[in-house]
Amino acid sequence: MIKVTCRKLRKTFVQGETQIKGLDDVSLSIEKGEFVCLSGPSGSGKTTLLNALGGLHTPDEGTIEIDGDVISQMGASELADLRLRRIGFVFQSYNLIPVLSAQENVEFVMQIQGVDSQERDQRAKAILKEVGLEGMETRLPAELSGGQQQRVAVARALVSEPALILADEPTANLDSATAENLMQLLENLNRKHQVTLVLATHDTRIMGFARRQIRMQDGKIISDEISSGSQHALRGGDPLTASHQEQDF
Ligand SMILES: Nc1ncnc2c1ncn2[C@@H]1O[C@H](COP(=O)(O)OP(=O)(O)OP(=O)(O)O)[C@@H](O)[C@H]1O
Repeated sequence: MIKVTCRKLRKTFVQGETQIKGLDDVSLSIEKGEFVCLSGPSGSGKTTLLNALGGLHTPDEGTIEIDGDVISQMGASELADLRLRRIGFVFQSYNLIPVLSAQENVEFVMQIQGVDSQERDQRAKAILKEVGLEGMETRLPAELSGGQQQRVAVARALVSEPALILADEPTANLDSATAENLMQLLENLNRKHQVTLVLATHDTRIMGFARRQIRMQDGKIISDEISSGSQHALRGGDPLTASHQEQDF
C-alpha cells in the first residue's frame, strides 16, 4: 500500500519555439488502496503525470511524495530500489526483452531482486496462468500476439507484488474479453490486496472499474470525482502480506 502526494507539479516541454505544458500546476493526493482512473484527450498530460509519479521524469517544479518520502530528494539507487520493489509499471509499449521467453521476461525483475530460481519459476508460471498464458511460457515476444505480449507485461508488473501500479493504456491493444479479464485482475489486486492503482486510459470500457475519476486537459486536472455508488477505497484490510502461492490473483 502506498500513498502518493503531488504538490504544484509543472513540466514544460520545449519543441523549437513552442512551449508545451505537460503538467500545469497539478496537485493531487492518492490514498493507500485507491483505484484512480486518469482520462482526458490525447496530449492532456496523463503519461507525463504517470511518468512523474513513477520517478521516470523529474518535474520542473513541485514535489512528489511516496509514503512521505520526497522522490526528488532520493538518490538514484534509492529511486531505482523504489521502482524495483514497490512500483509496477504497465506501459502501452510492452517493453519486453525480445530475446527472452515470456517466462524469462516475467522472471527478470525477480532475478534482479535476488529471488531464488525455484520460487521465480513457481511465481512466474502462476502469474502467467492467471493472465491466461498457460502453455505459452517458452514463447518469445515475437511469437505472441500484441494482446498476449501485453499480458506478459502485466504479469511482469504484478509478479513482484508492487504496492503501487501505474498503468498507461493497459488495454489499448486488447480485445474486449481480454481487456475485461485484465481489469478484473487489477480490480482484484486493488480490492483484496489494497494495491494502489493509477491507470490512464481513453477506453470507456474500463473507466468504470475505477472508483475515482480524474480528468485532465492541457496539463491540468479539470475534474476529480468519486464514482457514484462506489465502494471507495480506504476500507482497511490486510496489507500485502500473503505470498504469491497463497494469493488469489
Ligand atoms: N518528450 C516530449 N517532448 C516534447 N513534448 C512532449 C514530450 N512528452 C510529452 N510531450 C507533450 O506534452 C503533452 C502531454 O503529453 P502526454 O503524453 O502526457 O499526454 P497524454 O494525455 O498521455 O496523451 P495520450 O492520451 O495521447 O497518450 C503533449 O502535448 C505532448 O505532445
